[in-house]
Amino acid sequence: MVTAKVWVLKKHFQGFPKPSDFDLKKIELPSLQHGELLLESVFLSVDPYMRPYSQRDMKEGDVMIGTQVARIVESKNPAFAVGAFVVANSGWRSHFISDGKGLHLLPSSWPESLPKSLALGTVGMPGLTAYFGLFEVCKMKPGETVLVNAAAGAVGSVVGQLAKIGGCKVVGCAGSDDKVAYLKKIGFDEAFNYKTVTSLDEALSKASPDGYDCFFDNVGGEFSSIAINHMKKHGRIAVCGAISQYNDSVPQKGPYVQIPMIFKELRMEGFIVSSWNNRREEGQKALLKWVLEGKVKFHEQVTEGFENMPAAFIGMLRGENLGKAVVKV
Ligand SMILES: NC(=O)C1=CN([C@@H]2O[C@H](COP(=O)(O)OP(=O)(O)OC[C@H]3O[C@@H](n4cnc5c(N)ncnc54)[C@H](OP(=O)(O)O)[C@@H]3O)[C@@H](O)[C@H]2O)C=CC1
Ligand SMILES: CCCCC/C=C\CC(=O)/C=C/C=C/C=C\[C@@H](O)CCCC(=O)O
Repeated sequence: MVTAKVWVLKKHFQGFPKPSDFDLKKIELPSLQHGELLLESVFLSVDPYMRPYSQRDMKEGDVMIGTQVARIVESKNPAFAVGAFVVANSGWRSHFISDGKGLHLLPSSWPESLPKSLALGTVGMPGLTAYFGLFEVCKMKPGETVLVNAAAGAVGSVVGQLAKIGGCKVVGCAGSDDKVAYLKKIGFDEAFNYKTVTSLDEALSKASPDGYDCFFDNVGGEFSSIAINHMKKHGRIAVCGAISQYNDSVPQKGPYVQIPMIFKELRMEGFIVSSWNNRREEGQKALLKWVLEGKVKFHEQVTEGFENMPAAFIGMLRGENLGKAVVKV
């Protein structure tokens, strides 16, 4: 019998999640039935979506939602060999049993030299978000100017680099000087610390006096209400996330955006990366190629230890991560 450790949502979050909102439990796993496999989590992802989705999809006592890279340790399923690695969507668990449904084997072309945790970040859901958000929602064109916020994060850092590959000028913002330095290191044309600029308006004008053709919005709130006024005519806004709102007990009331939307004839489109699940392989193949060619750099914020999952999650929401936040078991 294998004893699994799991993190459950003890209490729904009020504002920023607190360690006391979580409970660490142990579950005895049964022996495998025909067609089942036993897996151990090797890396687990902590993502912003978990904060709003927990409110929408979970009840107190549920195992926290999330994805992991897991190794197959026992198999009674001929499609999955012991020792293989998969991306699973099984929540905050150290070990779990699966019938194979919803498991994604890591591409066979995955080189040993590349951390498998990238399957949770640059070459996984966040990277795919950048890929499809830019190519299918922003529909960026060479020579255009792209703005991205939370730019030093899992999604934003890929957005900026893909936009450079696409021949665009790229402006990014992040919440620390170290993150701004990282953005310039990975090729952003302009980058600023939104927490320390005296005026966001001036910072956006200075970074691109002619304005922006594409705005890849990860943050929402006040930033977006200001940034929309810097869009060029016929600009496109990809509404990817609104992390400035997730931890607010009372949602902020932002100023109306309809006026610039009309005068500038803007297109603003929300999207969820799962809408392109049928093109996951295409995106992963392209991202893996760019990473191996060195055209897309990556940085991971690795927290050691399953017991530190809540801390890693809260830290990411508070901006303590540079690049993709993952937990190494
Ligand atoms: N639509 C979709 O399918 C998907 C949407 N998303 C969304 O993309 C966004 C980025 O996700 P991801 O890259 O995984 O996360 P990140 O790795 O970027 O981590 C979150 C970052 O958000 C920034 N942040 C936190 N609070 C605020 C705030 N109040 N104002 C401004 N910035 C803040 C912090 O960076 P900083 O130092 O810059 O403040 C923090 O590091 C999120 O909104 C997420 O919900 C992600 C995946 C899929
Ligand atoms: C309930 C209000 C939601 C407001 C918007 C919140 C978040 C946007 C966001 O971050 C969306 C994330 C989408 C993630 C998609 C897939 C994951 O659920 C699991 C990924 C599993 C995988 O395929 O690797």
